[in-house]
Amino acid sequence: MSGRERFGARLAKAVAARGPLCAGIDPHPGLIEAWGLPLDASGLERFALSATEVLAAQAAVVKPQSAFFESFGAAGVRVLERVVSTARDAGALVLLDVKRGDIGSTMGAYTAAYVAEGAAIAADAITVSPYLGFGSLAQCAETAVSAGRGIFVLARTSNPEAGEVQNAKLPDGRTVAQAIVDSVAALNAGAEPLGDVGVVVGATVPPGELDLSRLNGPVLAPGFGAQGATVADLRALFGASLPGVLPASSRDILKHGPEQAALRQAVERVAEVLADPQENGQ
Ligand SMILES: O=C(O)c1cc(=O)[nH]c(=O)n1[C@@H]1O[C@H](COP(=O)(O)O)[C@@H](O)[C@H]1O
Repeated sequence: MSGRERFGARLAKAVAARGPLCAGIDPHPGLIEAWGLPLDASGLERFALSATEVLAAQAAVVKPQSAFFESFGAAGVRVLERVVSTARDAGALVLLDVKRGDIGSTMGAYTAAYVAEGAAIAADAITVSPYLGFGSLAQCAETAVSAGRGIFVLARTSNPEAGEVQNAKLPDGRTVAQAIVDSVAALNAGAEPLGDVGVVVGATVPPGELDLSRLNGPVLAPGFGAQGATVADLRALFGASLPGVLPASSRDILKHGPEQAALRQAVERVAEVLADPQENGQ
């Protein structure tokens, strides 16, 4: 175990201090242009660092989506590295959205890249895909946890196509998504205040599909905002107090740039809506 506090404990503290919002940093080409910036690595850099300065000062967690940086090649990856370090310096936890999943030996290289001790692009957590078999992630989870970091395992994603695989039934009657949740729950058993391994469950998912009661870990809930899910949907899906749930929103916040003051207000508005137990819409 590294000297670093466990990821679940760091996350619980960050959420207590700043609220549960996970602010996505997704430099879509359309948004870069809407901010009046050139569609090249310099425009990407100005967009991403300006957004990071605002979002990482306010939100508990920021989630840069790697693909939007990778699409600019090596220069884009250098910007991503700066986003990660800038966000951590500003006090936010960085959940790097890379959705990696591969055979165990190759997962080792992704682990070294992002969540092992001394990782090249050191995030606090990454998103991973269990669809090569949950066991292919075992070493990644163990290494991340012992480095004080975490992983978020895709269970039931927000996209409309997700159900065909994730709601397929296993011979024991559970859905594939439920089996993923249960495997994560086993890793988190006994951890306090929260385990280090999260799941991803889209905010757009119909209520009642999943039993998260034994998860004892965080839930990343994208789909809030631009994909149509509201706070009422979050409450219907996860319960009124949303324990451990990180509602994630990217475009719906970023569209308020490029002025940093307007971005800041957009984050504040979302945070207020999430904090208000009476709020049923968005
Ligand atoms: O893992 C994710 O972050 C993720 C999982 C999922 O089920 N659905 C989903 O939209 N995401 C990501 O969450 C972000 C959603 O962006 P907005 O729809 O703009 O808020 C994107 O970066 C997606 O790649």
